[in-house]
Amino acid sequence: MTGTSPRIPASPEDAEPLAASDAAPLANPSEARRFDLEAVRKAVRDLLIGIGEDPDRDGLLGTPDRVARSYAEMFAGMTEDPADHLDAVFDIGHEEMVLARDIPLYSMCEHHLLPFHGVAHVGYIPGESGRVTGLSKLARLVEGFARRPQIQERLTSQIADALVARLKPRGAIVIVEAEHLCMSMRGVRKPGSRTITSGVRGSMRNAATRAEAMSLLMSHHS
Ligand SMILES: Nc1nc2c(ncn2[C@@H]2O[C@H](COP(=O)(O)OP(=O)(O)OP(=O)(O)O)[C@@H](O)[C@H]2O)c(=O)[nH]1
Ligand SMILES: [Zn+2]
Repeated sequence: MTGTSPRIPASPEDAEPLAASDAAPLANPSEARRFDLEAVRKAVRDLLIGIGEDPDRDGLLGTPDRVARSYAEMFAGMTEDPADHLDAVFDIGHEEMVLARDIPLYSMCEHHLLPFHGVAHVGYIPGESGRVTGLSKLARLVEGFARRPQIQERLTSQIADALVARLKPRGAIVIVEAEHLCMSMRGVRKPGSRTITSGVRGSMRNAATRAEAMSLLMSHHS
């Protein structure tokens, strides 16, 4: 990522309390899904034939299996409910903002199955009990939702909604900055263009609170 400041798109100024209804049901909850390695191997072999390659030439012999195994890793979020990582909570009575900045992010655009990558910033203000989660769990949450066929907007709101549902915070903010390879290496071919999406919930929608979060996020960019 280059060093320009993240900009947060405008969001409603009204600071409503964080009601339970703010916690939209999670899309893609953890239904038992199975990754079918053999089906993917076969599809990759067919893909190679489709582009005019010979899947039986030396260099490609192991490719369907390699791609299938790498897809199993890149789409590992399909077979979990990432919100479960937030079950590791500690009631430490901390009621101020917690912000994890620059969490590296790799996902796959669901339109082209090409990567988009960048960083996520995830923050929340603990609820009345001062309930916090382990810092690594915020990164695991991001990773779980990223490792699926995604669009950036849904990725952003799924992370925010999971925080709301599981931590019951007073507020939550998620900002994702990413470059989409479908816009860089093909199509409109605009390498370096980054897309910034935000999900702001509860008291984070309050202008002063959001300004505090943004100034913490931007301090390293100056
Ligand atoms: N909103 C949103 N759009 C995305 C995301 N990832 C890819 N896209 C866009 O999805 C759109 C798909 O457009 P289509 O016209 O159906 O596909 P296409 O012909 O391949 O489009 P081009 O990419 O413009 O060549 C493109 O505009 C992509 O830039 C994302 O995370 N969020
Ligand atoms: Zn795309």
